[in-house]
Amino acid sequence: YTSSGSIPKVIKTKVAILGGGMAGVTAAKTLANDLNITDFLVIEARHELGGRVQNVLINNKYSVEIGANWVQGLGTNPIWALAQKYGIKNIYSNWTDISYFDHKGWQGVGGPTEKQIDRFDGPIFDSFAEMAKINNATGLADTDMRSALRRAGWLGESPAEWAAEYLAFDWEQAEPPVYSSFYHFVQSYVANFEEVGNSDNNFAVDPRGFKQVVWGQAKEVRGFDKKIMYNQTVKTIKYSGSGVTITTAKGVVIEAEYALCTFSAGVLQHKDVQFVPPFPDWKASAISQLHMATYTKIFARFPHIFWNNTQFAVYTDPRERGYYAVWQNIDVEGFVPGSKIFFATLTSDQAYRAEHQTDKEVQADFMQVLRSMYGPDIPDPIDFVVPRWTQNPLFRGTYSNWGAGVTVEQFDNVRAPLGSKNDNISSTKQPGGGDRLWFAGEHTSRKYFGFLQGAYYSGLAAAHHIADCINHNCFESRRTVQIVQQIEEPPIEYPVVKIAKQNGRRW
Ligand SMILES: Cc1cc2nc3c(=O)[nH]c(=O)nc-3n(C[C@H](O)[C@H](O)[C@H](O)COP(=O)(O)OP(=O)(O)OC[C@H]3O[C@@H](n4cnc5c(N)ncnc54)[C@H](O)[C@@H]3O)c2cc1C
Repeated sequence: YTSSGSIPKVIKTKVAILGGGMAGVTAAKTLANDLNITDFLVIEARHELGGRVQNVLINNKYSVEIGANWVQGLGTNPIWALAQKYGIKNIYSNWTDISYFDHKGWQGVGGPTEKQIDRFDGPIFDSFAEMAKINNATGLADTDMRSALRRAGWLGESPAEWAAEYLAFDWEQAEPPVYSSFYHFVQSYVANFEEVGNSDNNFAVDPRGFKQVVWGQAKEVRGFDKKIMYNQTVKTIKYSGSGVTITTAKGVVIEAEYALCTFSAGVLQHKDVQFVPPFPDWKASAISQLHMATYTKIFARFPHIFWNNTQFAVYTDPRERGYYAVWQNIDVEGFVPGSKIFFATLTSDQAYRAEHQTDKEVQADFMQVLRSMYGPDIPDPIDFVVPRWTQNPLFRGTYSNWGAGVTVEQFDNVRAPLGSKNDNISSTKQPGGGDRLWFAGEHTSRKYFGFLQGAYYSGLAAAHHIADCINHNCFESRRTVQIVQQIEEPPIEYPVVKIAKQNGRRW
């Protein structure tokens, strides 16, 4: 399917997997290698697999990851197993190896920002789990994270506090506390870092790219290169109780008995793809409640190193929260030594602003901050890379985050399948019974949203559900879901979100 001119106009397949990222490729591998379903086709808009696991070569030599970079939480994290299986070069990322700066330069050892970090990472963070348990036991509703911080005694009013909470919170969630759910943050933290048995974060520095976690899985499927269509952008997805018809921008029509849509929450929200019929209200409203956050890494390669030999630098801006606050040094032994690459991360509003500036304007801001940190004499960069994830119609942001008050039922509505005659009946429809269009992707994972493991587990589970339907067991899906959930998502112990149900359906 990769050579031009040889694609038939109408293609029939049993399962169309829409998207060749972690979720889509995991589903393909599970169907083929575990469930004996080999009649499927993966449809991908880009020229390669990986989706949001993407690298670029700087100076044709140094691979940097513009998308996912860390295996977050090692232990039982399936991504850690894949990274080891495919020999992905990675190294322990020491999140405490930091130099602190502000607009007057180095803050010295034990300066104001470092003191606030110690407070945030210590007593404040430690109080979250207990607070969540109290909320749960007393039936208190979810709040936003800003309220939770206040309750823990953190007011976040000084520049040093802004920098500390940005590093500890926004730099992971890609959104500020006020946008984020307290419950889902705690739940996600427990799931990703505590339950897996090892909370370390390892940083991928493989010259072949971290995308090998996706490519490696595809290579395990016999004949995968015959089951993938690259450079085909899906434009419409028409679904009913008897199948799904997909049309691409190049006019290729794929008639599938079942389809799995793995496009990001941002793609679904922007309506880049037309669904026919449009989503029922219970699903449209759940999708609109997702946040598609943005985490933008801006890379610069310099003629020589002028920064400290720590893995990280934190900059405290006196005026603006989150303004070029976190910097990373990859010219460190075990990372990419000799690269002379230093990079900054912007999130949320700061990232949106940079996306709308020209590269030259971004570079001017970037250098102005660096000069206040390291002095006026530092050189300009030789190479400069500014990814624009929010503007990219294949992603529309970087990963999902959940706002306060979203219920577990709404999570489930995001991933609930469509196609049966009961689609428009909220809260009463049983799963299965004709469902043809299924959903997967990091944003459909209740516990691991935002992470590669969320995409992985969602692909695994969707493959099992679709196989059940193919094997005429669709009505058994609820039972199967419980089984799959044991593979997919270990049960949530706390905190369970105790809020009135809204359009509760399924699972
Ligand atoms: C900057 C950044 C940093 C991150 N950091 C980490 C990290 O350190 N650790 C971690 O675990 N996770 C991280 N993540 C999250 C992780 O990358 C995602 O959770 C995961 O890759 C999502 O996989 P997916 O299969 O759900 O979606 P995607 O990877 O988005 O896959 C969907 C696929 O669909 C394709 N597509 C979209 N629209 C169309 C269309 N119309 N037609 C055809 N194809 C289409 C896309 O090209 C893509 O290949 C990061 C993400 C980003 C962007």
